[in-house]
Amino acid sequence: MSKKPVRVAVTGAAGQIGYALLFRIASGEMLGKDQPVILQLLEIPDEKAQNALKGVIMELEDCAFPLLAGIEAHSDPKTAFKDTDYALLVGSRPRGPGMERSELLAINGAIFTAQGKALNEVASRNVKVLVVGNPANTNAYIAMKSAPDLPAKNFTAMLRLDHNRAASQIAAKTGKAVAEIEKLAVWGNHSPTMYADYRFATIGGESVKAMINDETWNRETFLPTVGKRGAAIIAARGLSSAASAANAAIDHMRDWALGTNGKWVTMGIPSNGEYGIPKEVMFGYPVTCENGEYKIVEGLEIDAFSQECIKKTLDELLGEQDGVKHLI
Ligand SMILES: NC(=O)c1ccc[n+]([C@@H]2O[C@H](COP(=O)([O-])OP(=O)(O)OC[C@H]3O[C@@H](n4cnc5c(N)ncnc54)[C@H](O)[C@@H]3O)[C@@H](O)[C@H]2O)c1
Ligand SMILES: O=C(O)C[C@H](O)C(=O)O
Repeated sequence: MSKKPVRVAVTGAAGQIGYALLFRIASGEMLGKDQPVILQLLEIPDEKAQNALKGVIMELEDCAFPLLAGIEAHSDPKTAFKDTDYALLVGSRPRGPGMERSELLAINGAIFTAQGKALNEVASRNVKVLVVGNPANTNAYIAMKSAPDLPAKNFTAMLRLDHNRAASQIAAKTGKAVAEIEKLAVWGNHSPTMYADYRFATIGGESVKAMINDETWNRETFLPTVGKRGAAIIAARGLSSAASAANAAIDHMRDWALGTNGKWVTMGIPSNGEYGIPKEVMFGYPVTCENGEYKIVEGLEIDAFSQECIKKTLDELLGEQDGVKHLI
């Protein structure tokens, strides 16, 4: 018997990430090849954006995806999020060359107050929310704080792009396949302060740290390359990453919904005090997922260098949180 369709809301649906994301959701890459979906697409109430959204919808229709059970266009989050089971909050301004993601808070922060409130009012009580719009961690924090009737654990931020970037750099350095890498972690903020940590990582059961055996490469090449990859892409393309961001969003939601079979992935999630991070800070942690729930990998040893890196990214997040008090 075929499954009942689930509702997937996507904001910023006519933007560049939206264009790389929607067709993959509709084809079953996110929630499984047996899971029908209804897309509830939100764009700003602006003629140009709504027209662009109409064009995207025409293309979705023309794909004749067997799993696409319905498509809706919206200009109000209160209708777009009605009964939604999944919400991918992408819609917001991307940064341009020379900007830091945190500079977007003043421009984008308020979007997430309104959307958090709308989710609180009309979404499924089990909605799984992923914030992609930058600065993703603090926007997710704003949305979570604006939705007091929904469980805080339903709100997450996208660190998966950093995780995938780190895996790709390690694969290139070791000459091994990306699929063989296990137990990689990215701690903290989706910003250059994030701490990509391969101390526990293995390839074919062997330690990646021992395989690389080059602490200078870790500190002077690996960490800055992963941390500044978004800026490097903006410098090269003149636009921020889109296909890789959409891919990371698919990975994040798929793993959360369908499980990771014990494999570690990175998600930005509200802290419950794990690893000394204050409660509610939206922090990148290594997690495993099972039965639609994520679970932090606990008990990892944090050495002095890691502690220093975690403190730096935490301090940045606390500063961002402090700066958005007025939005909550
Ligand atoms: N977390 C990550 O890893 C990551 C990676 C890449 C990009 N991003 C961020 O994702 C966001 C979107 O990037 P993009 O390249 O798709 O941008 P884009 O400008 O191409 O598209 C954004 C779309 O969002 C729409 N929008 C703006 N405000 C909205 C609102 N309140 N409600 C609904 N829609 C709204 C715009 O009309 C536009 O169509 C940016 O903030 C970018 O920095 C995050
Ligand atoms: O860097 C950006 O501004 C876009 C995105 O967050 C990225 O990491 O590519």
